Amino acid sequence: MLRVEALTKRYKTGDKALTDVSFDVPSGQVVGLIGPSGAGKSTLIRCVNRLVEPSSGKVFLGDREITRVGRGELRRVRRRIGMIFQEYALVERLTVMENVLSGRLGYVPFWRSFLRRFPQGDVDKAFALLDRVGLSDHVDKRADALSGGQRQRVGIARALEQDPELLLVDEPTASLDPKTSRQIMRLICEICRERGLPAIINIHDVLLAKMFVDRIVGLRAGRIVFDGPPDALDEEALTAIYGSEDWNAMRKEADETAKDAAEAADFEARAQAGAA
Ligand SMILES: Nc1ncnc2c1ncn2[C@@H]1O[C@H](COP(=O)(O)OP(=O)(O)OP(=O)(O)O)[C@@H](O)[C@H]1O
Repeated sequence: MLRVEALTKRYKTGDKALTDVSFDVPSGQVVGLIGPSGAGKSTLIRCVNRLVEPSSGKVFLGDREITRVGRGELRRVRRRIGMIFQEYALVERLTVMENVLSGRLGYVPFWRSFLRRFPQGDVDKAFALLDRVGLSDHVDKRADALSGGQRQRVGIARALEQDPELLLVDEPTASLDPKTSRQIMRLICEICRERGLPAIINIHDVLLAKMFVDRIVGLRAGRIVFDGPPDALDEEALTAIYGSEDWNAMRKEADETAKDAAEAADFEARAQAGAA
């Protein structure tokens, strides 16, 4: 369980990126973090793993206060926070298996990782995870031979290989096509529920978030202006988050995407009927 209490961040430039942000994420719950550009989403995620030092407030993972630990302990705490990135952050010339095993680097002694000798238990776990994310046939492939969706599956398996207590996910589908995006979101959310993992997903695509996450937190100008189930994210809530102009532009874009998808499906159906 993650607990964020009255988190405030003011950058040295004077920009106040977060103001008095508080929320809990219980085990197994996936929170979609939404909000316009500059709302503070990345700052919030970075304050949780302390890549950015909060100006005030507290973050707890279980009963450990992340915001209080010293350097050595911080390294240990970070091992238990799995990160999944927009651009996957894989080592391109290494195999799928090696990329997944790199999730153990914080745990194994340097010489073992240097010689690429991981304990059998770590290797067994990596095989099981690769099976879970649907990549058992690609274990020995190099990362640079994979599609975007497959790369993100490796990213998911690598984060899980760390035995995380929390997942922080930054725009996991921003580089993927709509169908693959849905598959990846479904996979992340299913795995979190299976393992009782709390997760925060920073996500631009509101419709995609609504489809899969358990709860939505909406930020605007560094403050939480919405916190509730996806069904409660109505027009009023979206206007509170994005302002009326922004939301109307987004809705127009979503309508056009839906129209494109319907036209493509129609075209495909007609092509198939013609071929039959
Ligand atoms: N390193 C920094 N130094 C100074 N100000 C910063 C820094 N990083 C972010 N900010 C400011 O903090 C505010 C929140 O930025 P943040 O990147 O957290 O927003 P965001 O919601 O993640 O935006 P986006 O969706 O565009 O990534 C913005 O006003 C931004 O200009």
